Amino acid sequence: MLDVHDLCGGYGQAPVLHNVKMRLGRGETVALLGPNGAGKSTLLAALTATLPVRSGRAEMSGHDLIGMPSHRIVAEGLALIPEGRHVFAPMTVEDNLLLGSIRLQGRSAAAVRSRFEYVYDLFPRLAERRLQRTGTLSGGEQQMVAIGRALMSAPRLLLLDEPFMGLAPMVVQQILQALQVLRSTGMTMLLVEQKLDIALKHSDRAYVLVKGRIVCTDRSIQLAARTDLSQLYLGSG
Ligand SMILES: Nc1ncnc2c1ncn2[C@@H]1O[C@H](COP(=O)(O)OP(=O)(O)OP(=O)(O)O)[C@@H](O)[C@H]1O
Repeated sequence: MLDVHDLCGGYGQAPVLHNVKMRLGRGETVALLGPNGAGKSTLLAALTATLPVRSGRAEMSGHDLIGMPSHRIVAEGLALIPEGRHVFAPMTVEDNLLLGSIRLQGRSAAAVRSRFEYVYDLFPRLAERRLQRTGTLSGGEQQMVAIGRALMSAPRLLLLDEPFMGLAPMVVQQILQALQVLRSTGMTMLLVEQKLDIALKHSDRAYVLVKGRIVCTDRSIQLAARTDLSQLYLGSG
């Protein structure tokens, strides 16, 4: 589904990503782990046209995403759920979701309606609150809006940037259940996370990024059993 080759990029003169290589197979949930400042969000920015890439490629179903404008990246079937959610607080839940349906523009109203139904089935809480201003929702509900908005574009690949950040354990479980449903229906997901336990428990494979370099990759079950993982994670392995 996604094949990242030797990606290098950064901000101004400062390099952040160094020859990043990563593969996601269709239907896989892959975790991208790494400490604060490792470059995880920067990698997502490189894949979604918000960071100029110095070199390398990122092919999705054979098309290079690097250099593509963001609307074409969405049309390829990639959707980002950004860190911090970035929902539009004064707008209703329904209007926030509608913004995500841009890829469906030009299709029938029925196609958009069926996406709303899909999102509301996954998150019944959003259906109950569809006319509420998003800024008045709880943090967990806002995260549901952010995920729902991404799903409105009928993506094939979801990039989730720390979707559990700042959420209470019960809400984390609700979000995990929704991700489990997506996983069981064959969605491909890249789950960016700092917390090893949650990410390794809910992914098939994982990459560890430290100081902009992939230092380790394996099946999540194997990584979870490694005793040197924390050391690696801190960049001292
Ligand atoms: N807009 C920016 N301009 C300059 N440097 C930046 C910018 N955004 C991030 N950086 C730097 O790039 C490096 C990687 O940051 P990034 O946010 O990608 O890390 P991260 O792994 O996502 O961290 P976290 O888990 O804390 O979100 C850091 O050194 C950071 O200071």
